[in-house]
Amino acid sequence: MAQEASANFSRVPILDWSLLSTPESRVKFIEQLRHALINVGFLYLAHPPVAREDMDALIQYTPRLFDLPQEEKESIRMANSPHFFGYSRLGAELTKGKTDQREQFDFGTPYESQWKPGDPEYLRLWGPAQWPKEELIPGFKETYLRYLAQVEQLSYEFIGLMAEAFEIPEEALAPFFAGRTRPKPGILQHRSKIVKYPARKEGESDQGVGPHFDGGFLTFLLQASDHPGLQVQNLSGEWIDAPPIPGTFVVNIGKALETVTQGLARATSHRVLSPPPGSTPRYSIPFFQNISQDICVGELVLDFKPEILKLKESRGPLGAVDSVNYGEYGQYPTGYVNLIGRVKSHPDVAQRHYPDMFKQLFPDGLPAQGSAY
Ligand SMILES: O=C(O)CCC(=O)C(=O)O
Ligand SMILES: [Fe+2]
Repeated sequence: MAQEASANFSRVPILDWSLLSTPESRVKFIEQLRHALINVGFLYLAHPPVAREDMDALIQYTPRLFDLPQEEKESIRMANSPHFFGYSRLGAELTKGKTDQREQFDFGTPYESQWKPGDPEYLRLWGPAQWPKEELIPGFKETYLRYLAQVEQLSYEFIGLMAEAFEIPEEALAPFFAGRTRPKPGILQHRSKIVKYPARKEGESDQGVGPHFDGGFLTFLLQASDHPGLQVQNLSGEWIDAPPIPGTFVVNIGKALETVTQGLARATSHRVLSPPPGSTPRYSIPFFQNISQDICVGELVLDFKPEILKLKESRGPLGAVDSVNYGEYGQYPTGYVNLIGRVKSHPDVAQRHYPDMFKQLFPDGLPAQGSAY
């Protein structure tokens, strides 16, 4: 049917935040948002409410971070951290059991750990990040934290706009954010990382990161170099390019948000292909919006008007998708689901800090590849 064909996509739509400045253009933004959330699960956000100078400064810092001396990078390696923050060398991470060709630093928004022995283990996932020494990369931490504070606020505003697009009150989302629609900084912890995808070597794997869904609610990705490589799987299962557009974020939906919206907001499978041989590296900086750790999203699924839910039908039959992760959101607290994701991606870190869970998920011990150290 014509309608089914038109819901599929061959490019990721671009939404302009400045449309929110007048009531008429706001209506247009909300309509475009509704379409993107339901049918695509990905969008570019142009003119976002984040200072362009902070975005650009962070992009400038990115290669310098990877050029730090190897001992400095290793001194903040992820294996030090029960919160899975810190440095992972190239080839340290697994997606769908296969090695990703990327080097990265995982950071988070500021958070003081509340965990004490006897509490559920997953509460230990949130805690302080590891930062490189200030004198080696002056101003980096301050710039990144200023950037993260703005993206965190944007992430809550964006959830408010989603509520508008789906015609539910924004307050319906408060239980996911510790009871507030716009929680204060420090109440929740969101993750962000800085990633380098080196050029593929002739004849080697081009898996920058394998096909996956993101967890949590929303991801805001800053593409920090001009390399293509990010691809998104459309409704019929084809891979569509999402190349960098300067000054924009790529926004996509995590599995937890898909679950609580009854699938109205789509979590879309995506991957990154490494740059071709001889190229300079690709860099990216994703921000992952989290929700309260003890929430079991399967018990808090939102209600929608039947005419809104019906909009899912415009997607038509869905093609096969290559991603399978984060299917556990319906059953367990989100913190536990996130811990499963971390353990599978970084088994060596898990072996050290979460030995019981490690044994459950890797009964035969550490896989040959894929150790952060
Ligand atoms: O680097 C990118 O462009 C995307 C990375 C990604 O999808 C992820 O880390 O979840
Ligand atoms: Fe992702």
